[in-house]
Amino acid sequence: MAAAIIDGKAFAATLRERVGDLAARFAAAAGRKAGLAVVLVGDDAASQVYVRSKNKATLAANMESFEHRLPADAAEADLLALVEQLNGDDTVDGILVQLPLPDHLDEQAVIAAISPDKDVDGFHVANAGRLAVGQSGFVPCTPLGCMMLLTDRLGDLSGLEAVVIGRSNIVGKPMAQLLLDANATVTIAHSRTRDLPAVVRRADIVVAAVGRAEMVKADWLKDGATVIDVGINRLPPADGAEKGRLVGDVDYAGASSVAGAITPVPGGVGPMTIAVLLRNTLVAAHRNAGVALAEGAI
Ligand SMILES: Nc1nc2c(c(=O)[nH]1)N[C@@H](CN(C=O)c1ccc(C(=O)N[C@@H](CCC(=O)O)C(=O)O)cc1)CN2
Repeated sequence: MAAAIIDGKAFAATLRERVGDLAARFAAAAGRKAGLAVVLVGDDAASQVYVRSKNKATLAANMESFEHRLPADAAEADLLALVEQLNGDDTVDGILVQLPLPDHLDEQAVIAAISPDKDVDGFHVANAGRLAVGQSGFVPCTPLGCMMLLTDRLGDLSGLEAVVIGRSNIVGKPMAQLLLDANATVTIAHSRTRDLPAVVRRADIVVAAVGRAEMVKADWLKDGATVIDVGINRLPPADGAEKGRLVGDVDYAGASSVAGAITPVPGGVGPMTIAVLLRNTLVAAHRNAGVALAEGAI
C-alpha cells in the first residue's frame, strides 16, 4: 500500500494560525506586539527567500518583524555590535541570524553573542545544554517541527526504534535528544556508520538529515516505517529547464511503496521551520514580558 503523505505544509498553516491568535491575545495583555529580529548578512539567494518568508509570516501572525541587512563583507565586530544592540532592545523578543554566514564570519561566535533568552533558533550552547539535560529552553525549529509531525502521526513514541541519519548541531543532535525525551530507542547514524542500510532497516522512525539527494532507498526501510525527510536538495536542471527539481534525502517514489507514512519535499518538514520559529518567538515574548502562556497552548 502507498505510504500516507505527512502534509507539513497544512500542519504548519494551522500552527501559524494558532500562533497568530495567541499573539493577538499577547499584544492585548502586554500592550505591545511580540517582536522578531532577523539578521541577514550578504546576498545568498536562498537565504534572501527564507528571510522574506519569515518577515511575511511574522507580520501575518500579528507580530513585529525587524529586518536587518548587512553587506557580504561586513566586519564581525559590526555584526556582534548589532546583536548586542538587539539583545538590549525590549521590543525584540527573538533574534535570528540567518545561516549560513559568509566564510569570514565565525558562526559559533555570532550565535554565542545572542542572549539565550532571545535565541529563538535554539542554537546557543545554553539552549543546547538545556535540551540535553531536560530543562526548558528554546529547541531548534526544524527538529521541533519534525517532532510535532511525528507525534501527530504516531501519538506515543515510547519504545519505538528511531534512526536519525545526520549529526549536525542544528538538526541531527537535537532531533535525537527530542526522540530520546519521548522514550524512543535512538540511534544516530552518520557518514562513518557501518552498513547504514541495515541500521536504517531496524527503524520504526527514520529521520534523514544528511543533505545528500535521494540517498535513502526503498530497500533500506522496514515495512510501514514513518519517514521524516529533512533534506532539501536541488537536482541539476533537466534539459532546457532553468532550475532543477527539489528533492529530499530520501528516494521519495521508491520509499512511498514501503513506508507507512512519509514527508514530501517540498511541503513536508520545510514549512514547519518557519511556523515553529513563530511559536518560539511567541514563547519568548511571554517569558520576556512576564505574561503567562497556558501549558501546552502551542
Ligand atoms: N538561522 C537559521 N538559519 C537557517 C535555518 C534556521 O532554522 N535558522 N534553516 C535553514 C533555512 N530555512 C530557514 O531559515 C528554511 C528552509 C526551508 C524552508 C522551506 O519551507 N522549504 C520549502 C521549499 C522551499 C523552496 O522551494 O526552496 C519546503 O521544504 O517545502 C523554510 C525555511 C537554513 N538556515
